[in-house]
Amino acid sequence: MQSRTIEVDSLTKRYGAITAVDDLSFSAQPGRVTGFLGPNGAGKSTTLRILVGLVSATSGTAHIGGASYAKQHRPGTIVGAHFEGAFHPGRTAFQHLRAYAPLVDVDDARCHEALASVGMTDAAHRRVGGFSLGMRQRLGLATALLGRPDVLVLDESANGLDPAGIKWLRSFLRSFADAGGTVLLSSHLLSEVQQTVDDVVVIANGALRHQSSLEELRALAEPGVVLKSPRADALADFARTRFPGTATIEREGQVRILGASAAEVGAYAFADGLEIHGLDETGESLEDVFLRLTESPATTETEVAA
Ligand SMILES: Nc1ncnc2c1ncn2[C@@H]1O[C@H](COP(=O)(O)OP(=O)(O)OP(=O)(O)O)[C@@H](O)[C@H]1O
Repeated sequence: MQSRTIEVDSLTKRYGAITAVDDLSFSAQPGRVTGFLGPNGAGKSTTLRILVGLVSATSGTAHIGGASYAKQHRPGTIVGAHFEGAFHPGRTAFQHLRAYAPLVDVDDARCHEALASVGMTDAAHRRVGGFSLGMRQRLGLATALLGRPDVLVLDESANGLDPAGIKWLRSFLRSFADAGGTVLLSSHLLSEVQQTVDDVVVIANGALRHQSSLEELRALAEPGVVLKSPRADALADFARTRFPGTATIEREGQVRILGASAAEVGAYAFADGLEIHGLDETGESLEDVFLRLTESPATTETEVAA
């Protein structure tokens, strides 16, 4: 397998007045599974479509291994892609792959091999119309794998998978990346792919909000404490005076304080004579961080790790 990096540089795509992708730059490395994350309408599909030559960019570049899709020699053998809804319901899984086989110059045996690699040998001659979402996702992956590509570009391939399906996808993509492959997997839900990805690229409104390893993203989660007291008024006073701007009253007798440890909050409560019935360290979840990044109005230097 050849080592090929995905490099998107100052990419912009406009549809009339709509800017779907806005001066976007990021990269996805071989040997890594990169999650391409953002809310609905963020510009993920458009970017992936530009990468595989289905849509042309207004400006900027989207390269795989140093060249655009159009400039690749036998591109179907370099990059395999899967987008939602690309199936004819009347075709069997095997017929579906066979329809794609000439594009990547492979024979029937390779179609069966691709089905086997996603665990679909038994379903080879069943019609796609009767497939569950999980089976469609597997067939999509088999389609992407058909030409034995070095790079996988997958649009929402984890969407709707049950926990067993997610586990399977994770181990499948892990092996692909461990063999030197590059994987770019889009999702609008970090929780759906957080077990699967090594790196994250977060976009919103077509623009980059964050790029780092998943571990670095995790480190952005603010610590926090949930504090409960039977004396709601005293608790509210305590939160206001001791933690101005970082405490929120979640309900009567319960406040959440961000950026503080249980030891710190407990010590202040003890000093102030506040009766406490609960003190839990529950900071921001990874999903909270993701939401914060996608909701914030603009990218800051500190959020964009190299
Ligand atoms: N062919 C098109 N013509 C006009 N506008 C488009 C076209 N394709 C996408 N858009 C717009 O570009 C923006 C980005 O869409 P895109 O599908 O790339 O986002 P996305 O992040 O993939 O969202 P989703 O998760 O909902 O698929 C949206 O505002 C969308 O309506």
